[in-house]
Amino acid sequence: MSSDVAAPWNPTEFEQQLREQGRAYHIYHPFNVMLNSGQATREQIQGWVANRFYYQISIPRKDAAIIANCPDRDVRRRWVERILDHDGHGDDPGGIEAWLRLAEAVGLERAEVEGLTRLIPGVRFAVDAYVNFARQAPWQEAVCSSLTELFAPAIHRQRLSSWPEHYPWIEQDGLQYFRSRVSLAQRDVNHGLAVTLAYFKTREQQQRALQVLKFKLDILWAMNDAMAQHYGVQS
Ligand SMILES: O=C(O)c1cc(C(=O)O)c2c(n1)C(=O)C(=O)c1cc(C(=O)O)[nH]c1-2
Repeated sequence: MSSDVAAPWNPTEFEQQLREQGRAYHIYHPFNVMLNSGQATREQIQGWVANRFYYQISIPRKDAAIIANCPDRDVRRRWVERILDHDGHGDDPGGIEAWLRLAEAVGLERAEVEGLTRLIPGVRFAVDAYVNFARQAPWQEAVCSSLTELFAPAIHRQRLSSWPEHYPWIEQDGLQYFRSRVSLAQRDVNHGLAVTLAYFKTREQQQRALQVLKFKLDILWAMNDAMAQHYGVQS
């Protein structure tokens, strides 16, 4: 075997490499920094909530695409929980409904959010790229792309701790979505990481996993770029 083929990282090293990608998470995007440091206007917050709604309604379609491509019953029966989290089931109205409550709490009309009247083309294109990736890529790569959720609890906590102080005009019960995601993201990540660590074995495959994760980080970043361009950024 040629000696220039790098040895695979062991699972601990590989996970560490994945976690290091968090340096490119949208938590550091100027638009997010503005939102979470209290510098945003009401219009900017409303614009963000209305645009992010398209991400919220696309996540279950993305997860359905993963399930459609996945022949492994054990994976499917765990992955389906993600769809139920967002769409709701039984008495649980679900995350999309919680996002609509957030929309109302920031002063938006539910119908205009559902009608996507404020959706910016760049946000639409970025989100659609995520759903299309999940449709077309091997299902394990689509699972890997969800691992930005490794970094999501920190951004939800940031909102929970800073928004009430900076934006007292937002009804506090509207923040429930962020509260619910802290533990759900942790559960999702445990499963997504287990699949990723088991599937990407060689160094070349592991490098591919890092590329896939970067692609997803870029989607989140591009959504913020589009919103910053449209609504402006101040610091
Ligand atoms: O508010 C955020 O910054 C944020 C980011 C992400 C993410 O990192 O993809 C998700 C969420 N929220 C989220 O609420 C959520 O349900 C979610 C699902 C997924 C996914 O890729 O399957 N990401 C995220």
